[in-house]
Amino acid sequence: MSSDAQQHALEQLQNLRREYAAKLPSVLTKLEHSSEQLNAEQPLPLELLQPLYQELHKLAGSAGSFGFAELSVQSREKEQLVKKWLGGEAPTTAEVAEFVAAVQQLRVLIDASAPDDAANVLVAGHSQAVQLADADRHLIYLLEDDLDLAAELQLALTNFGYRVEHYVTLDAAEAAVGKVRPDFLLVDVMFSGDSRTGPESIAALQERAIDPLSVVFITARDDFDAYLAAVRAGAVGYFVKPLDIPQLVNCLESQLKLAQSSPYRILIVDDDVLLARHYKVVLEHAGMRVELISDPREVLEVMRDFHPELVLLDLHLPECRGYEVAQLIRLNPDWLRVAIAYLSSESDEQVQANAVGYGGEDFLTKPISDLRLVSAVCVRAARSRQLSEAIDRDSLTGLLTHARIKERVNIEQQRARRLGKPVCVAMIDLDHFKNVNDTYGHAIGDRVIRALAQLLRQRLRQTDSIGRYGGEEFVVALPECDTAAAKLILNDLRESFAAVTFNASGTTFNVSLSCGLVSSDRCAGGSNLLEIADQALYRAKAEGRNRVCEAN
Ligand SMILES: Nc1nc2c(ncn2[C@@H]2O[C@H](COP(=O)(O)OP(=O)(O)OP(=O)(O)O)[C@@H](O)[C@H]2O)c(=O)[nH]1
Repeated sequence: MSSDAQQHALEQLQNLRREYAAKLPSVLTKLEHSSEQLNAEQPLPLELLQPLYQELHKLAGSAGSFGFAELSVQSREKEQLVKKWLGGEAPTTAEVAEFVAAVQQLRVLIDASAPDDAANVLVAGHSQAVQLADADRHLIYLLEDDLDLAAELQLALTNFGYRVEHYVTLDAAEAAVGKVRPDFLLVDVMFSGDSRTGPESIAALQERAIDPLSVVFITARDDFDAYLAAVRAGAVGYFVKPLDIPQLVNCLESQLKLAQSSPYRILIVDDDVLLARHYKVVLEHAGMRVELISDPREVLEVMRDFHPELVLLDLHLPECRGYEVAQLIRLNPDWLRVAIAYLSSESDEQVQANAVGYGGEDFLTKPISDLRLVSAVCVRAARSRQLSEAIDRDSLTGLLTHARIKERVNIEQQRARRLGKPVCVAMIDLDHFKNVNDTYGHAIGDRVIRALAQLLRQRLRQTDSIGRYGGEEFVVALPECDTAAAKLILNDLRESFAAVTFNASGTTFNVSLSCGLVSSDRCAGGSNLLEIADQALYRAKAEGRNRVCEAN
C-alpha cells in the first residue's frame, strides 16, 4: 500500500476514533443513569438490569478497538457483575452502591487515554497486492551469458505469453530493473569463481532493491549449499539444467497467482456502526473488500450481490441473534462454502460454544486488536477461498471443472444476448494423446495437460473462462469477441503449444492440438454452443488435426 493510502487509512481511523470519543460522554451518562436507578429498588428488576448489561457489553467490546483499553477492561468487569445479578445472584446494598460509584469513575478513563492513542496499529504487510491489472504479458528479465540457451529460453517463454528481455551482465539487468521492474528476474547463476552472477551478487542486488525481486535461479548445481545460497538470495524458484520449461512456467504462474489474487470479500454484520466502520477501515487497509450492514434484514440481499467469502457476525443484533443469521445463511446451499465467524463481546464460553454449534465455525472476541483481526480474517477468508476453488477447480490443472465451465458457457451466452455482443466458445483437444501416454507414461501425459492449461491461462484474458471439459479436452468461452478475433487467438495458441518441447526418457517431443470454434452470433438464440463447437472439433480432427475449424 502506498504511503498516501496508508496516511489516508490512518486519518480515517483517527476520525472514527474522534467520533467515538465524542459519543462516549453520552454513552456514559446513559450508563450512569441506568446504574443510579438500581439504588432505588431491591430486589433488582430485570428490566433495569437487561439494558444495563447490554450497554456495558457493547462498551467493553468497542472501547478496546478505539484505544480505550482500560475503559474496555473496567466495563467488562462491570458487565460480568451485572450478568451474575441477572443470573439470580442478589447483591447487597453496599455492593450496588460500590457498583454505581465505579460506573461513575468510568468517565475518568476517557481523559486518561491519550488522544489518538495508538492502541491499535494499522497493519502493514498483510495487504494482498492487487496489481498488474493492465499488463497483458508479464515481464521477465533473463540474465544469461550462454547466448544459445538464452535464445531457446526466450522463445519458449514467449510461447507461454511472457515478455522476455535478455541481459548478459548483472549491471545491465540492474540498470533495467531501475527503469522498469520486471515480474521475474531469471538468472543463470554461476557458483564458481568470482562471477558477477554468483548467488552473493544476486543477494547484494536484492539488498539494493527497494522491494525484493522475484528471482528464479537456473543452475547446474543440485546440492544443499546451492539451494541454501538461493534461499539466502531470496529466490522464489530453483531449476536445475536441463530445464523443464512447463515446470518453470508452473512456478512463475504460482507466484503470479499469489500476487494477483483478488481481494478477499468480507461482510460485517454489526449494529455498532462506529466499531464496524473501524473494522472496515482496518481490513480495507490490509487489501480486503468489506461491506457493512447493521440491519440483519439486509443480509440476504448483500449475500446475493456481494458474494462474501467470510461473514463476521455480531452475536447480539436488533430483532435477532447472530447465530440465527448464521443458520439462515446456511439454509441456502449456494452459501455453504462461505465461512462464518462470530465477532462479539460475548465472553461466556458456553454461549460461544452454543453459537458455534449453530452455523458459525468460529468465535472472535471483542475487543480485538487490529493485528489479530487482520490475521484472523485473512486465515479464514483464505480457507474459504481454497475450499471454494477445490470445489470449482479441476485438481490437475486448476481450471474450472466440467460442470462449472458448462455453467459459465450458459451464463456468457445469456449475457451475449443481453448485450448484443457475441461470445465465442472453443472446444480444444490434444492430438494423438493416447500415443503420448503409451510412449512416455501417464505422468508425462499429465505434464502435457498441465502445460496446455498454463498456456491457456497465460494467453487468455481475465474475463475469459477456461475449463477442463474431459481428460484431454478443454473448453474456453471468450466473451465480447467475434469469430475472426477468436480464430486469430486460438491459432496463435495452437502454434505456441506445438512449439513447446517436452523432455521425457532422455528425448524430446511436441504435441499439437485441434480446436472447434463457434460464435453465438452465428447461431439461433437457444443453440447448444458446446455441441456445435464439438462438431467443429470433430471436423478439425477429420481434416488432419493441428488446426482450428469454425462451425459451419
Ligand atoms: N495422462 C493423462 N491421460 C489422460 C487423462 N485423461 C484422459 N487421458 C488419456 O487421453 C487419451 C485420449 O485418447 P483418445 O480419445 O483415443 O484420443 P487421442 O489419442 O488424443 O486421439 P485424437 O483425439 O483422435 O487425436 C486416452 O489415452 C486417455 O487415457 C489424464 O488426466 N491424464
